[in-house]
Amino acid sequence: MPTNTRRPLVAGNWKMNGDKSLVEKVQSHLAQAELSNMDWVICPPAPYLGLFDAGTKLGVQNVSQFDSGAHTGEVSVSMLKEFGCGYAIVGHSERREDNFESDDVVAQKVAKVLDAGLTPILCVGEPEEVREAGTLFDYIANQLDAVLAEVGIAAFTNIVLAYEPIWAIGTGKTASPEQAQEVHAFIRGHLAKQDSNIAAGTVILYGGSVKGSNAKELFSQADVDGGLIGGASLNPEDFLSICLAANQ
Ligand SMILES: O=C(CO)COP(=O)(O)O
Repeated sequence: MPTNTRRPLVAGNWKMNGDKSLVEKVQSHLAQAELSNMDWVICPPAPYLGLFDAGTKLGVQNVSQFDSGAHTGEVSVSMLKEFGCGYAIVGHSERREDNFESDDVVAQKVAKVLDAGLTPILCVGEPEEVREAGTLFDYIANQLDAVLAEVGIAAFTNIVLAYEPIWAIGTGKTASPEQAQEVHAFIRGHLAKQDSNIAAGTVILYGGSVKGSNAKELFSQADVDGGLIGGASLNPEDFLSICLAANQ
């Protein structure tokens, strides 16, 4: 783990997977482990939030940008708070794509989550063609700038970032540790242009085909502060070994 004050975090994004029995399995696995040097959080589908033991750190995979009202199918931050949710993933590429969430909507959601006192896990990341075209850094900067314009740099003391290259999500094609580090360093540098102290303290997770077998190498990079885990978070043994890699 990098030698800095950033506390490692591993977040499990179950996406639209899992069932009630997985809630039990994941909790019992993690309860056995000594994980005093890192935090972990589970982001299950919303209906399962109420099934976790009190004290389990929970997050949601999406939240409405509105407070309440005629928004069929949406869930508000205040509802999530009632279920003990401390984190909300915002701007995951699957929501940007499947639900046409623009950078502006993502920024509004970040603001709403912050206003309610929850921690947004703000996802950024490029499709493969952007990387191939050589415009990767502009693409990531634009995603960050939309949120910076909405909430300002000071809010980044309460935001967790996740770099998730779209070509690495669910594909088994993990970014190499060097590729991850290069983008994480860019993200930190981009924030540092506005406030170097805040940038130095911002937790930046890597997501995209992280497994127990590759977590240690990824997390050993200077600017990689943990992971946002999809498929492997559905396997309690694998998720635990990723948490152990972050705990070192
Ligand atoms: O999208 C992700 C987490 O949000 C990453 O998913 P995978 O770990 O399945 O590649």
